[in-house]
Amino acid sequence: MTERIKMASKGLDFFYGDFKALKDVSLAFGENRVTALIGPSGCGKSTYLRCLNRMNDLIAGTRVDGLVTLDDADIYDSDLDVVDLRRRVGMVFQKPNPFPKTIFENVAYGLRVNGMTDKARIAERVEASLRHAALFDEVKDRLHESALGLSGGQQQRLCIARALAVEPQVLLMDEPASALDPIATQKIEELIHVLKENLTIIIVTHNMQQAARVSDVTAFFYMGQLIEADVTQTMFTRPREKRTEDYITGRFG
Ligand SMILES: Nc1ncnc2c1ncn2[C@@H]1O[C@H](COP(=O)(O)OP(=O)(O)OP(=O)(O)O)[C@@H](O)[C@H]1O
Repeated sequence: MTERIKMASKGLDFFYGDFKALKDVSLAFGENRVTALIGPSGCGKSTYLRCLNRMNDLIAGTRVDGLVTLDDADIYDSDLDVVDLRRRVGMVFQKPNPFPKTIFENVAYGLRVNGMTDKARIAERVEASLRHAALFDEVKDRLHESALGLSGGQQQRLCIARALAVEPQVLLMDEPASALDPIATQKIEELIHVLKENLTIIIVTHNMQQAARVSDVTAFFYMGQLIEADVTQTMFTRPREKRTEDYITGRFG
């Protein structure tokens, strides 16, 4: 059975000024798959992730060459609505970054930005998103209290709920559990398993066990290049490239 490709990059180069941070990266993401991006610090994982929803556009002096597609359409097309792209390709960052607003308003925010005004519909979507992010039961009695009063793990699940509220098709996660304790990390990993039923997920992680646990496919980056990508189990047992093997067995990184 051939799987459907949800997103892909072809020959992607990325520059910060004169510095070429990504070199000719071609990678495809199967729909409803979790892909882990791994590699040593500074190899370009976060830069690559940010190319997938044009977050790098916000950094002055940067340039992209090559192609990135979502459902076969070029996301760098000059006619493309970037706000709509970021609705379809959501993002969760390393450090939980809730807005200094109530729990409810954090999740409602994106809905309002996208033009939803009906109060009942907003409340319905907020609850559904919090449930989807496995947070609702913990916060249902304090929806109108500040999000900053939540634990780090709860804040991260709130950020996931905020991303889910606008019904993305792809979720980019940049080391979403690296600031969390083991129990909060486990909750995020369990959540990833559930979310992939409806989403295509691309996750940057430094944690090899986490990559092995959560992902279907793993891609290894080194100095701005994609060295190899394969089914996670194969990558962790029989990688083709020596550099991949050295990295996953902890010989460098
Ligand atoms: N805003 C920026 N301006 C200039 N260079 C940058 C910028 N952001 C990243 N870089 C450089 O681009 C390269 C790739 O960085 P990137 O953050 O994508 O790597 P990474 O693999 O995600 O690293 P880490 O695992 O440490 O987060 C590095 O050499 C980094 O110094």
